[in-house]
Amino acid sequence: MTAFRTLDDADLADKRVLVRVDLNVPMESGRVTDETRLKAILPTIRTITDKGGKVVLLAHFGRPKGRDESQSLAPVAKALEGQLGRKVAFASDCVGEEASSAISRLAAGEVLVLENTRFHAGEEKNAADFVDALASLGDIYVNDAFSAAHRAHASTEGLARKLPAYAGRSMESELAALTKALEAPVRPVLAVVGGSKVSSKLELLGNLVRKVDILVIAGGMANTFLAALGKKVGKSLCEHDLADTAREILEKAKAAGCEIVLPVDAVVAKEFKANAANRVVSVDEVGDDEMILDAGPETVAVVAQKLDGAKTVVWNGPFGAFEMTPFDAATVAVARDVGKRTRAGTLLSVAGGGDTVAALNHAGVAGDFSYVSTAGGAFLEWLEGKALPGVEALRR
Ligand SMILES: Nc1ncnc2c1ncn2[C@@H]1O[C@H](COP(=O)(O)OP(=O)(O)OP(=O)(O)O)[C@@H](O)[C@H]1O
Ligand SMILES: O=C(O)[C@H](O)COP(=O)(O)O
Repeated sequence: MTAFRTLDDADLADKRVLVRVDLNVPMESGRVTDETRLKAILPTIRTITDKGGKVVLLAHFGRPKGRDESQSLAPVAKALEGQLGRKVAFASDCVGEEASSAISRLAAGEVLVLENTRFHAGEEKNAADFVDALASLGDIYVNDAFSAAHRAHASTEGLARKLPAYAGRSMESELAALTKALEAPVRPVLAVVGGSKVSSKLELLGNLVRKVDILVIAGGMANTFLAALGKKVGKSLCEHDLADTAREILEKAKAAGCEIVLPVDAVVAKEFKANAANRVVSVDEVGDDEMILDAGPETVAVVAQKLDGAKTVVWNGPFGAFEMTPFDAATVAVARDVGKRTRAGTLLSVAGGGDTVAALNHAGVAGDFSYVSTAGGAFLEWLEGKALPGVEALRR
């Protein structure tokens, strides 16, 4: 018996099925730029529609503080329609009259996306009245968002305790694949943690250094460490108030025997835009009016040298602002290097995260990795050995 009830255990015919999915996809100018997370949820949607259920999708997008039309899920619902090859309805609220009347118009086998759950403060607070409002809209709850399962929010945790709850297909396969690949990883294990979600991922590095042998800190995350070590990072993305936490992590790494690798050089620019005038400098030479937008070639060479000694790689977060040329160079170079080593059979590689997967697709190597997860923060917390609230709430 599996640890979770799955769609195979559910009677779905004519039921209103509230499905928590992750529609937090990379977007540019109102257009979805990477559809991996949309593709991942198709098996769950199709299973429910094939069994005559009514699919009501719940998801967040970005980190809005209250209602904010620039973070609407409407364009994502349109992109999902393209992937699914059938009509996807949209309701401009996820609770109340707007949502319930849209659901009442659904026939068996139809699909509806409800507006961004984070437009309501009750979502992130996991507030009982908001959970009740969501629960009143459905008969059954399915969680197919492994990548949001580290959040104890109303739509990821509260609802699972209120309605009969099941794991979706993507949730099931993510847990099975990550367990298979990383339960007993071949050492040395090298982790790369980069990207921009510095405050929400920084603290978990303190635990991660006990699980891995080498930790490469990259992207915006690295700037906070460089600043904590007294380097000038100019206008770079950096959380200066987390300097003490960064220094504590370096101490924990030392105690655990985990080697920390930080950038030695950087590509800096004065403007945050594609093809902005830029220069490669040592991390000691960043100007006050400049920002670090990528790691430099020497850093890429250092990472390659560390990869020579690694048997397993886990990766979340790009080395730079890879959406803008030429600041994609380090991410693309390391991605191709890891892909090549994986193909050659010298490395097992697991990568995850909305933008990380987009970066691997951009580099043309996602298919070369041993496993690519939709999850970033959730993947790292799972790797730390933490119980994920959204997963725990689904246990039988
Ligand atoms: N030096 C930098 N300055 C500014 N932005 C950066 C820098 N390095 C990386 N980024 C940005 O980091 C973002 C990705 O970070 P993030 O932590 O969200 O990764 P992710 O793979 O999406 O993980 P998750 O799924 O947890 O969100 C990209 O949009 C990229 O442009
Ligand atoms: O992109 C992600 O990692 C998930 O959608 C979670 O988003 P969050 O970090 O804003 O909770």
